[in-house]
Amino acid sequence: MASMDPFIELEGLEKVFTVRRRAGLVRREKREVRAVDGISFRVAEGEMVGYIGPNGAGKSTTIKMLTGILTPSGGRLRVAGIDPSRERTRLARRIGVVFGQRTTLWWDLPLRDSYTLVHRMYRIPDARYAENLARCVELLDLGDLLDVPVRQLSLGQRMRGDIAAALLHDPDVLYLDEPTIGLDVVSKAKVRGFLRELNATRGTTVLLTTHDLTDIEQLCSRVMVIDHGRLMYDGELAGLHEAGESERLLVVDLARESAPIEVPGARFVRAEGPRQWLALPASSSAAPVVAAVAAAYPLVDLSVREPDIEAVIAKMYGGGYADGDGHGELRMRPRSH
Ligand SMILES: Nc1ncnc2c1ncn2[C@@H]1O[C@H](COP(=O)(O)OP(=O)(O)OP(=O)(O)O)[C@@H](O)[C@H]1O
Repeated sequence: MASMDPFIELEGLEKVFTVRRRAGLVRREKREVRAVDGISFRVAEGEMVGYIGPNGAGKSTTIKMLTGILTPSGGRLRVAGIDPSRERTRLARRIGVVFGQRTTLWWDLPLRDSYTLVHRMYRIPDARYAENLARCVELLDLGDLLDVPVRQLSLGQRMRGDIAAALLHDPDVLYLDEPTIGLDVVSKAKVRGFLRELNATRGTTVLLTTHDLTDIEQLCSRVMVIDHGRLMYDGELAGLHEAGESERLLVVDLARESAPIEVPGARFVRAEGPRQWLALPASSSAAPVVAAVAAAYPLVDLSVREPDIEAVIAKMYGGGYADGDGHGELRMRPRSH
């Protein structure tokens, strides 16, 4: 691994798209979309950073420039000392990319054959390939899946298969775009556990785009928020919650209907029969509140709902993205590209 510091470096990076649209019967209007509007940041080798923002904020466009798929309209960009759009092939050996909503695997082939193709494409030395494959198979629990055609895999299995495919050539940096989207709780935990292990033992630099704040909380010590193509926040997740004064919602199911729960650190929101809702600051841990409720009330079940990214950002900047109660599953709009 190269000892380059910083590993990813952006300086005033810009991407402007020109969109033509019909403005009458014959006339066409040209319009500029500043998808990335002057972003600067540095990521050191071995960092695991969250890259978040509302739909259309410019996240994918940034990732596409970082991988060399798109050429910047302005600014400066280096990944491992390489200018991605000029030396895309050389860079490809250093990076791995996983898109949650698309697979890079061959749909009709067993997983094993997809890996063989990756082996050849990247000309990975045999011993290294065998070692990496064995490691991924073990840690991502792929043993029983290697001979199954990709189209027969569940989403969670496919995602684990995709992550392995992106790592067989030992990349120094991994870009993950929504790696836990649509996964059940168990699969999410497996993917997160694997990424933590990868970062800890291999020092892989990870840039993670996600709509799930729990991904960030469990994986990243640093989070960057992008909105309208600009960097709005760069720091710890707790700081983001503080700035957005965001709250977690605790959904408490009691054995029977009771008076509003009163515990330190939480605020009663509402009750519906034996179910009650409490709010607590997202910047602090939920554990003491959970313990206090469990100690003093006949608890049957309890779940924590994280604030959505949209709600946090909307509060932070007084925008108007969020609808609903600002918690729980996000209402994702389909991608426009
Ligand atoms: N090829 C393109 N041509 C024109 N406009 C584009 C193109 N790609 C992206 N855009 C526009 O640039 C802006 C940023 O898009 P981008 O896909 O980077 O956002 P995003 O943060 O990844 O959003 P999402 O979470 O929905 O994927 C949007 O307004 C989008 O419509």
